[in-house]
Amino acid sequence: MDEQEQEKLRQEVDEALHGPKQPSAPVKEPQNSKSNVHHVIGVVSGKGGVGKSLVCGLLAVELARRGAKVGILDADITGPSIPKMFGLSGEHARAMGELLLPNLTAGGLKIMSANLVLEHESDPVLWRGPVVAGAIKQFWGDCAWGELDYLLIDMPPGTGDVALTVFQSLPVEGVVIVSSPQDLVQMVVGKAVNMANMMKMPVVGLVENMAYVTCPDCGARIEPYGPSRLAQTAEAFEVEALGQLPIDPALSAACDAGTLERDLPRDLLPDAVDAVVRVAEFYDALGTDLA
Ligand SMILES: Nc1ncnc2c1ncn2[C@@H]1O[C@H](COP(=O)(O)OP(=O)(O)OP(=O)(O)O)[C@@H](O)[C@H]1O
Repeated sequence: MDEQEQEKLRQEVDEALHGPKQPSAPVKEPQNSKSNVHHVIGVVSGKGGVGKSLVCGLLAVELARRGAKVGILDADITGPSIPKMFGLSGEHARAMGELLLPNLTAGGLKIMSANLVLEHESDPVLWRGPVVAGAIKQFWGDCAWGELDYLLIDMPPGTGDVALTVFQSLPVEGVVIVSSPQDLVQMVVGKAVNMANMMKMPVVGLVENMAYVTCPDCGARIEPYGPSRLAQTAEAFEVEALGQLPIDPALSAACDAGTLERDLPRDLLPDAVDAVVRVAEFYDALGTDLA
């Protein structure tokens, strides 16, 4: 057992005996001389597969359509899906001196992801937690992001140690939580909200993905998972409801084809985009711009 594993075990035993501790004050990695990132927003989910990456991509595209300079740090190291969604499959990040350069999408979004630094994008990432966390820190600290209004972080799914490290080491200003309407998800939303609260991280709000299907013949709204739980869940956890996305085969087709940026219908999740902008304006007004 190495030192880190011993420390983790010690903490687990300590917590089992004395209850969970408030995490220590975050040690934020500073920006490098080639980065001028003004706002960092995380997109999280309590569990995998609810469409977190899609919502992250959607927010990035919509913010860019409003004229912002946007990047995505794909912190979902073991299941990175952002490069494919933006047509960057098979591309590799280049270096500028000691720094990595993010790849540019057709529309000018800046992307950094494990898939852009692996030799083959289908290579499995068999890294232990601390190595994954180290890679994410490097994507922040050792990447030349240039001037960005928003850097969105596609967080690792779940509420494990990697997610905690991201919160502790990156200057995340708020998180958008993505859920889907199944019963179990309400519980996992609770985990995500609690994690954010423990880290003293503002929750921008809650997005419900895959909430309904529109019948292609008659336009009827069908709710395959039952009635929406968005309002109820948002109220239960005292967070803002930021809207719903339907299950739309055109969205998954655009993700698979790498054409999300071009084919994303306009004005999806306008409340979520507004809320992200409001959070940024709030920090601007406080004069705590990260850059
Ligand atoms: N509203 C939707 N309509 C159609 N397809 C969707 C929708 N949301 C997500 N998908 C599809 O579901 C799959 C999983 O989505 P996504 O990768 O965004 O989930 P995730 O929560 O980020 O997953 P993971 O936690 O494994 O990274 C993708 O193929 C995506 O295109």
